[in-house]
Parts: sequence; structure tokens; C-alpha cells
Amino acid sequence: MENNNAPTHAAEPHQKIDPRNFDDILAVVASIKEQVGEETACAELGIICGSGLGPIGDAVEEATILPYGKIPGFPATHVVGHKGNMIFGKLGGKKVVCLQGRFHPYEHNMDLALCTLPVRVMHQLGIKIMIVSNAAGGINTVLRHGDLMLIKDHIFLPALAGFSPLVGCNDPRFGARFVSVHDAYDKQLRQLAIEVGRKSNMTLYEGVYVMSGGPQYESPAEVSLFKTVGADALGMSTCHEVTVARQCGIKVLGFSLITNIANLDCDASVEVSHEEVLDIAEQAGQRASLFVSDIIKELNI
Ligand SMILES: O=P(O)(O)O[C@@H]1C[C@H](O)[C@@H](CO)O1
Ligand SMILES: Nc1nc2[nH]cnc2c(=O)[nH]1
Repeated sequence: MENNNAPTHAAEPHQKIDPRNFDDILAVVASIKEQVGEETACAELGIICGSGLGPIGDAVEEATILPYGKIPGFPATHVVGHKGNMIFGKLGGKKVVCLQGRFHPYEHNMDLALCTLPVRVMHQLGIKIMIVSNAAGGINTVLRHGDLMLIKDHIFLPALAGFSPLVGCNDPRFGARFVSVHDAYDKQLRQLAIEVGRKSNMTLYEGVYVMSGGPQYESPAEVSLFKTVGADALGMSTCHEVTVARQCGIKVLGFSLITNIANLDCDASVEVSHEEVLDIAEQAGQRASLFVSDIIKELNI
């Protein structure tokens, strides 16, 4: 898919941005290019670091860091573990733009267009592939704390109830009105990840990720429901970003870092806490980040 970024004015730092307006997105992109330089801003690979995969951002070479506070239209990140930086530089020989911190719909009144603004911006910066990660609760009984699950498909629960980033008028410059997500998580990229995993002795599961709206964790009955419909891990992010990426024609590789085991039995309840999620994410994140860096080296963009 072609970028249609005709020259445009740069947005002012505190200018109000409408994430549903294509020209506003071009103005955000122009502001970023003005701040970091056109050459620095252009990237072939985009990365969204979920909880635990922040170390990838720290590994970016020749890094230029743009805090979200300097990007017009980018809200602040409120979730502990999400730093709020857009990082430009090189990783594994590729030009990357790395988002250390994402916008969760539950933080922003389920405004999914706002929460996916960074994906549209990265598309205009030139990315062809997006790597996305999240912290998730394991439903499939093979999953253990600290495991990495390659996402092969998703259940975007809010979208099934009308909360999709694609709802509303669609400017054709965004892409198709009706987007097919039959191949949301690219098969060749998944194959590459499996091969790299084999070489580095990384145990890698493949499964279905379900996104619930959050921010509350699921009750045992809700976990049972998700298990019944075929989900392997559950979280509160990712699917909205992937849906927009697919509208833009960006190929996606996705991972879930299993930070807790989702509980099915209300008589043997186990409390889940964000502290536990962060703790496990920190313990397992370094290894997972190294693995993702190894995959990036092998990418053919
Ligand atoms: O950004 P991710 O999906 O990694 O964040 C996870 C999901 C919730 O936002 C939060 C729950 O602990 O962490
Ligand atoms: N919804 C949800 N999000 C998570 N993020 C990390 N663990 C979980 C979980 O168990 N449920």
C-alpha cells in the first residue's frame, strides 16, 4: 500500500489532533520529522513494546528519543511499565521506530482511534513490518509464568461489541473500509520466529490471544468462557493496533509474555495484580527482548 503523504504543515505541540482525520495525522508526522529530522524519522520496522519488552527500546543503537509529550495528539501514558517514548535508530541493521509505551483503550474512554494513532503515524514514517507485544494471562494449561507465546490469531472482543478503531467515516486514504483480518499475524514472520526460537533454544508456544476491555482482570467464569471459544492467552491491548496495521497493509508479528496464569476455579481463586504482571514481565522480559532482537536481525524487509 502506498503512502499518500503530500507535503503538509507541521502540527504545533499543543494543537488539538483528531486521530480520525488523515490530514491531522500528516501534520503529526510533519512535526515529528521537524523535531528529529526527516532521515532519522524514516523507518522500515515499527515496534510496540508491551509490558516486559521495554528493554528492546533500550537496545536501539544511534537512538534519538522523542518523548510522547512532544508529539502533538499523543496523550500521556499512565500505566506503570510504559515509559512514553518514541525511539528512532537501528536494531539488527534495520531502521526502526520503537514505541516504549502504548495507549490502552481503558485509559482513554475506549477511544480506539486515539489509541491507534501511533500505528497510523508509524505507517506514514514508512514501516512495512510491525512487531507488537503484550503481557498476558495464560489460559492454555501448557503456558507457565515467563513463557513467550507467538500470536497466531486473535479475538478482538471490544470490536465484536462495536469498539473498533475502524468505526466511523473512513477516509479512503486510510485504506479499505472493510478490512480482512484472516491473516492478521503474518505466517512467514511466524515461521521465521519459530526458526530463530529453535536455534536459540527458546521455548515458543503459538496460540490465540483474546483482548478484553479491562482494566479489571477476568472472573473465573469469564476465563472459562474465553477457554471455551479457543483463546490461549488474554490481555487488554494489541488487537486494535493490529487491526489498524492491517488496514494500512503493514505485516505483523505478535508476542504475548505470560505473566500470570488465568484462574478457572472460583472456589480456588488466585488474585491477579498488576504488580505480579510487572514482576514477571521484568524477570522474563530481558530474555524475550534478546530473542526479538535476534528475529529482527533475520528479517528481510
Ligand atoms: O500493554 P500490555 O498489554 O503489555 O499491558 C498489560 C495489560 C494491561 O494493560 C496491564 C495489566 O496488568 O498490563
Ligand atoms: N485481561 C488481562 N490482561 C492481562 N495482562 C496480564 N495478565 C492479564 C490477565 O490475566 N488478563
